[in-house]
Amino acid sequence: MLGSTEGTFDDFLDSPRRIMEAVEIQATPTPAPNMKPLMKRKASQSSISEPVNPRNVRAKADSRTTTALNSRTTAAARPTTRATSSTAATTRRAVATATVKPVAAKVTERLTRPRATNVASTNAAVTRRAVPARAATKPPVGTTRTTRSASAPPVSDEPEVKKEKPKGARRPAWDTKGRLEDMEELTGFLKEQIQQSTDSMTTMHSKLSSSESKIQELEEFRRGLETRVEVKEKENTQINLKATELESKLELLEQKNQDELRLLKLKHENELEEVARQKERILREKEDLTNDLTKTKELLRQQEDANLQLRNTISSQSANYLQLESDHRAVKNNLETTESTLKQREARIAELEALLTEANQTVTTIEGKLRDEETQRRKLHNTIQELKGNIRVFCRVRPLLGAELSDSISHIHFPDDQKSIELNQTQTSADGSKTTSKTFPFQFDKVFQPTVSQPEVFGEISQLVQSALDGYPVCIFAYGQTGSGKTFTMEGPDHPNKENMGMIPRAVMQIYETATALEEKGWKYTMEGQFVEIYNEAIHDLLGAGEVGKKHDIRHLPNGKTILTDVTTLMLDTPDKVSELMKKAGQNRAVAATQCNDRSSRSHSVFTLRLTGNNTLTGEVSEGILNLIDLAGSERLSSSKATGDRLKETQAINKSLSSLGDVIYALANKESHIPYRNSKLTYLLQNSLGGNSKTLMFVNISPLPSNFGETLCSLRFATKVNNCQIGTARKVVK
Ligand SMILES: Nc1ncnc2c1ncn2[C@@H]1O[C@H](COP(=O)(O)OP(=O)(O)OP(=O)(O)O)[C@@H](O)[C@H]1O
Repeated sequence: MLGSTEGTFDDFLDSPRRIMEAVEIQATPTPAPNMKPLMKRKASQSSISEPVNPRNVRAKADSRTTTALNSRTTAAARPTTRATSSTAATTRRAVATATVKPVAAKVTERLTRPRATNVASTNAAVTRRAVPARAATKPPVGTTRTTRSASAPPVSDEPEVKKEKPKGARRPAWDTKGRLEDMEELTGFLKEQIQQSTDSMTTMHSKLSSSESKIQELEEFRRGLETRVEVKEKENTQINLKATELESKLELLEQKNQDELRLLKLKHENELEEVARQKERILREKEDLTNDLTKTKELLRQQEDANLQLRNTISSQSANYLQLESDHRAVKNNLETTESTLKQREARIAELEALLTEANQTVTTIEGKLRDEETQRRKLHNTIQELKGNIRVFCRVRPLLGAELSDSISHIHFPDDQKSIELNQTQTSADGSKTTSKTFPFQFDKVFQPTVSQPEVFGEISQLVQSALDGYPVCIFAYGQTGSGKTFTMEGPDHPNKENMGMIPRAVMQIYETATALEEKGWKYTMEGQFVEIYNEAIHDLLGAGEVGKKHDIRHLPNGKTILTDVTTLMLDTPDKVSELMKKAGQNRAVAATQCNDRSSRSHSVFTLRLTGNNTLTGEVSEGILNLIDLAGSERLSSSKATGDRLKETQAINKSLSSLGDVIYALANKESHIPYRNSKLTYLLQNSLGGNSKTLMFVNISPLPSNFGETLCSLRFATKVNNCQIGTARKVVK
């Protein structure tokens, strides 16, 4: 179908070419043979030869049509057909123009040219055309024409010979005949030309009408083609729709395929992984099996080695067996010998057992004796303490410290007996002429010089501590002015070490050690500690939670025990507890110190250690009590010059210290009334002072010459106490 269409179309394309060739031939005027060069020149100057070239038009139309057909699109096909029709129209116009214009132009040119020029050029043209014509009819043999001027009269005497007009020359005005001939020639030529043009026009008109009918045909053909193109377009649209449909189907299929492919891939990968896992498992199993095999081989080798050893052992055992048999015989002989020896030894053991029984009886007797001796020791110890005096006074002089080192302690003299101390006072008379020296001698149970260390001091009081463990009430006081070394003696410095720790920790340590040693003798001790402070006649718990204003009452029980209400009691079951206790007391004191400056100097601190011992062997029970008291500074009111709160404090201190002195004095004088209730301190210590107690007082002395007066007072107070003889201590044994 398409092939036949193309064939027809080629023919169609060819037909305008043939028409155009025909038109081109017609468009070219058929000039007379002598007019050809003129016509050619004119035609080359004419505009029709350049703008309309039917061949070019056809070529363009060919290429467009070919392109249109090749692309097979309707849009392209339409311009092609339009181009074809416009080409035909252009061709028609070109033919008409080409046919009429050259001839008309020539005629117009000849008619409108100025006369002279016209005549000249016409003459020239006629000459050009006439010469060959005449040459054909009348060849110019021997004819010449003399050129004369137009005004010159004709030469009448010469025969009238038709002279040839020279080329380019003008006929003179008088040559009317010649000029007429020229005109006639021109007229004839023009007529001929007109005839030819008319013929040509007629031919061209007929050609034109045939071309128009051809164009009509072509138009129809184009319309037919357009219809077919439309049909084809519709078909194309349907095909495109179908193609789109197919494409979407294809896409769906591709999508489906891809999904399936992905699934298959996934499945394949899973299978691959499974295979890899199986492979790995198999490899592991193989490895295990290889290991098992190696182990089995190793076991087999070991077994073989063991077998070999066994074989060797069996052979050596056989040899041994023989050896054993001979040994057995020898052992049998030995056994007989040993049996007889054993019998002898059994007899000896019986003897020894009798001796052991005897020895055990002796040990029991000795142990009994030991216990008796321990009891005896306690009694003797107590007797010694009693002989030493139930109230003793030790004097201790602290060393010069820091800035004080520039001072001298020449006013204090220490006799060699370690029991005496002398204060020397040098006085100059008012006029300065006389200097008197006065000595104040004092005697105490012991005098410690400034160089004496803490362990040495404790060595002197350890017997009293032992008495507390033995069941006696013991009180150890530190008395003296502020800064004389009372706290240092009783507790030690702020950060104590093993060398400089005070009497309280040392006493507790000794009690621990002795209690542990006494465990062998059946004694089991429990130790309870309390630490209180008496400030302005009020009792404060130094082991408590630091509650300010909490009231504590003193109660004396009928069994001779003294208790303090709501006061913290610590079980001192390990030595570490003592340092814990001292630390806690220090913290509570620091809190109190913020409320009252220099409070520690202005209060009495009382550490009480209650010792309860049980002897599981003898059934003895002992209850001892050790009070270690750091008394407040003993400055006299007159020297302290205190006022306000400080005056109140000093009065309270003085009252309690003088009450202590009064109590000791009353006890010494065996007065019927002992004024214990005069102060909180004496009331608290009621059961620790007096008949059944042992009391030790440290009188601490400052070495400074400036403290001479206070030192003298302290030593006088201590002497008063030292002179007291308080009853006989009674041991509390139940
Ligand atoms: N034997 C000593 N060896 C070394 N230093 C001592 C000795 N005695 C006391 N001191 C030091 O002297 C200073 C005063 O002593 P301490 O505080 O014990 O006096 P105090 O009488 O307790 O005073 P207060 O009444 O104010 O408490 C302290 O720095 C203390 O360490």
